[in-house]
Amino acid sequence: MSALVEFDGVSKRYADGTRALDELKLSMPRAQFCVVLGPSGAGKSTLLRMLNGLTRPDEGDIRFDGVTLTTARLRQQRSRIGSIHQHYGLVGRLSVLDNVLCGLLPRMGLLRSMTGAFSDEQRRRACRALADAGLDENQLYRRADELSGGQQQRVGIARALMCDPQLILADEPVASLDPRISRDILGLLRNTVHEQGVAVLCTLHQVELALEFADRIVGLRLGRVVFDGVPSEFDAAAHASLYSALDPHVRTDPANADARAPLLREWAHA
Ligand SMILES: Nc1ncnc2c1ncn2[C@@H]1O[C@H](COP(=O)(O)OP(=O)(O)OP(=O)(O)O)[C@@H](O)[C@H]1O
Repeated sequence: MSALVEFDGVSKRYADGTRALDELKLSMPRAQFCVVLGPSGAGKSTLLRMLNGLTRPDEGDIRFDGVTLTTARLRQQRSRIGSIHQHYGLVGRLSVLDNVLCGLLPRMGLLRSMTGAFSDEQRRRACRALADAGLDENQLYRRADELSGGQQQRVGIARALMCDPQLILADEPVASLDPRISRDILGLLRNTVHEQGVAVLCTLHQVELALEFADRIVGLRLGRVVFDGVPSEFDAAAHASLYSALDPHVRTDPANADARAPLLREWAHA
């Protein structure tokens, strides 16, 4: 079976000359929780933005499910690629249920999406997606902007799953959440990968969370892959290849009681 996502020699230079991706090669299978680490400016967001069409490559080929992504195809693929965001991206004045139903819009015709005519079955599905994301029915009709950050991210995940995506892009999904809620959200994403077979491509700044939750870590620096392996292979040398001349944005959690924490603390304070 072909890879789900392939970047083949992809480069991106922004108008001001910044080279964000440099002949990047990366292949991602189905049903994998892949975390992209790297210092600020490494190209992580640019990589994800290429897959939802917000940025186009200057050179190279991006294939999704074996087919090259062109601008025209991106529109067709949109319903197969869900996204969740650091600031959740919900419509604050809409109810939780309506926000989740919005996840169906890429698959609906323009007229139906404009009239907002959702069937009973679609509403039932949205309720199931919310329950799977850990929200109970008392939350259904609350305004989205009344929820806590962690609850809002659960709504974001339920919304992303409404189209049965093959891939979810998660750009710093826990950057606005405290460590305990971050772990809940990453655990939910990991279960989604392993129970529903959805691939998740996720950027993080917290190395310790990548080590705890990822199936695979891809390390980016200056738009190139400098590490690609399972968390147990992410050793001090791999860390240094990403973060030497330590970047102030690298965050580790000194409170983490994980066995790797002493080493991480050493790196963080080097
Ligand atoms: N629209 C843009 N115009 C010019 N340069 C840009 C633009 N977007 C990103 N860049 C630059 O491209 C490089 C990669 O940016 P990108 O946002 O992909 O990095 P990142 O790894 O996601 O960083 P961070 O962790 O800080 O979000 C950076 O040098 C950034 O300043």
